[in-house]
Amino acid sequence: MKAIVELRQLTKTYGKSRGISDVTFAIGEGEVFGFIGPNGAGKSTAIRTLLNFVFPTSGSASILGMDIVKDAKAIRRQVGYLPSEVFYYDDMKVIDLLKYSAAFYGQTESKRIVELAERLDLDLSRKIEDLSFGNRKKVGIVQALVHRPKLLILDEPTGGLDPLMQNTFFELLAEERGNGTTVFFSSHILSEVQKMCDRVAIIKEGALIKVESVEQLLKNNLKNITLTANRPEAIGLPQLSGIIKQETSGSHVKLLYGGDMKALIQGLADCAFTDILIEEPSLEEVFIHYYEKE
Ligand SMILES: Nc1ncnc2c1ncn2[C@@H]1O[C@H](COP(=O)(O)OP(=O)(O)OP(=O)(O)O)[C@@H](O)[C@H]1O
Repeated sequence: MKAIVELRQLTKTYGKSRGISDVTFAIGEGEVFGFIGPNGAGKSTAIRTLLNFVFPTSGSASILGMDIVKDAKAIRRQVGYLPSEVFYYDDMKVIDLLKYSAAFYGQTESKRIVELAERLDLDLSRKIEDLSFGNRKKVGIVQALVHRPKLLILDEPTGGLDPLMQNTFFELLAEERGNGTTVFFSSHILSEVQKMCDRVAIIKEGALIKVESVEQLLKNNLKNITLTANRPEAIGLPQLSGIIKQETSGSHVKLLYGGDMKALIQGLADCAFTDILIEEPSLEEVFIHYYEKE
């Protein structure tokens, strides 16, 4: 697998404050790769370091085979980047701003701008200062996609977009992926990561704790078990090491189980329940499990 993005022990500290520490992973060509972690975990720091907005403290990284520090200019011309917060010259019209940035990438015709703006329901004739946060985000999305980059780096891309627009945005991403574009996007919204990504990196307090395919993360043997009982307090659950979490609500006892299934079924045989439901946990539950464990 050809690596489009490669981080090697990448570290960035801000004085005494930690940003990211010793982060190593690679993203292959054509992958949609998610970067997940809660606020302050280090996602933006990693992205800003990769695009050379801040210098790495130690370690190195490359994008499209080029060094992120030495070749920063060339990299920026080939990458589509959507920052988590977009700032513009307020006085400009949307179309002028977009033409200006397309020209930076060597694009002189506005066909693609018009197409993308139509898809996103973005009024090109408005002034930037009159746009809502969500509409500014749309300007950022058009900017990131306008030159059909080989790599898209998106920092919390859906913030500010309403659910309909989020759908349109994900349709656009799927089309880009269909054209072979590699996508690296950070998010703390796990349902969108689950829907879009092939693999994810989970970051916690600046350090990488897991890089895994979404499929594998969901298959890691964790199950949600819901038992229905007339008297849940008297259900008589066995002591099993695989029971990670247990909570009772109404007539249900809910378990997060990560052990041998046969041991669970045997253990439950004598319990006083009337129904059982066994389900795959969501990525959110798997994620919380990792966060609590590591
Ligand atoms: N310019 C800066 N100066 C000092 N510390 C910073 C700076 N930028 C980020 N940090 C610190 O680095 C750590 C990682 O922050 P970062 O913004 O990268 O996290 P994040 O995962 O992107 O979070 P969010 O989802 O809130 O954007 C935090 O502890 C933050 O306080």
